[in-house]
Amino acid sequence: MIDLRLSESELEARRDHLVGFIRETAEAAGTDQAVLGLSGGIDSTLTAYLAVEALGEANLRGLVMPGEVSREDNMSDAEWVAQELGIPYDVFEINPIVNEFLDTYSEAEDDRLAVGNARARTRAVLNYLVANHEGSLVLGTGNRSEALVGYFTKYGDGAVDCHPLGNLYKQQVRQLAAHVGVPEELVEKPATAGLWAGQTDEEELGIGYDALDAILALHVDGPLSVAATARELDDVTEEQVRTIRGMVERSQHKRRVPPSPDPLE
Ligand SMILES: Nc1ncnc2c1ncn2[C@@H]1O[C@H](COP(=O)(O)OP(=O)(O)OC[C@H]2O[C@@H]([n+]3cccc(C(=O)O)c3)[C@H](O)[C@@H]2O)[C@@H](O)[C@H]1O
Ligand SMILES: Nc1ncnc2c1ncn2[C@@H]1O[C@H](COP(=O)(O)OP(=O)(O)OP(=O)(O)O)[C@@H](O)[C@H]1O
Ligand SMILES: [Mg+2]
Repeated sequence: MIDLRLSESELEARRDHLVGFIRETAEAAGTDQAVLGLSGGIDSTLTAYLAVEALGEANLRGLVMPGEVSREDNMSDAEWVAQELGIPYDVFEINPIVNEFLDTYSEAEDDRLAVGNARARTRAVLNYLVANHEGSLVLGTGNRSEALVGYFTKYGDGAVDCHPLGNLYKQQVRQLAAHVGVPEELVEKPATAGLWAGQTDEEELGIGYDALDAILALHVDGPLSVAATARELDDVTEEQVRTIRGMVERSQHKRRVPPSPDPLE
């Protein structure tokens, strides 16, 4: 089994690197302010911890955006993160906004995925409303595992100005979070997109993050063939490696600028 764990010195180097990345990205955009959605999950929690180191607590704004299916414990964890870090934050209820969309186009109201994605896109609109008004950047929270398999909503949680965690696999996000002092119960909490009741990443993806990360590291980012990857990983089949590879290929459109036709000859 490939070991993706980072040593203490590697974690410290990553921390410095990502803090520097946030600071330089803001500077290059002519600001020292940023906003991000706080969900109580580990990706937004770690991003907030790093952003406070980069910009200072007064320059970061958290948006806690409960919807109809948000779990109360996650929303109270999100508020705890803002309070613990001492960052200003707002609580914006998205339900009335999403309901307006569904009143306008009621055909979609029983479509779990379409409604869930509308929740993520509503949060993106609110992030940019604040960013435009305050002259701040929208910090993304996506990690490499989600980005590669396309496990995010296009123009929803994917609609951001930078991805500080974009080169960390999910298990490395948890490791770095523990390293910077995020409490263990937040580090260990199961990942959920929170787009519909009971949703968890690992159930929807059909694979655990440790196995997913290993397949991505060996086969997608690394040089091993499908067969060699399955041989290397206990409990991973060739079929699973092909499934993940298919997800990576089918989601390419989410990682690219939308195409336009070439100019006429
Ligand atoms: N080949 C192609 N070239 C260009 N565009 C293409 C395309 N195929 C689809 N599309 C477009 O993309 C749309 C589908 O993409 P999208 O709207 O994103 O929808 P989709 O990928 O179907 O759903 C989003 C997935 O991400 C998960 N998610 C969302 C948010 C947060 C998290 C989390 O981890 O917290 C996870 C969610 O649970 C779900 O599994 C299509 O409706 C179409 O407009
Ligand atoms: N209820 C919410 N309030 C504010 N922001 C949210 C909410 N739900 C999702 N988001 C935003 O969407 C991002 C993507 O969600 P995602 O679930 O991938 O990350 P996470 O919740 O931080 O971590 P995890 O994947 O472990 O649940 C979040 O990091 C956060 O910025
Ligand atoms: Mg989440």
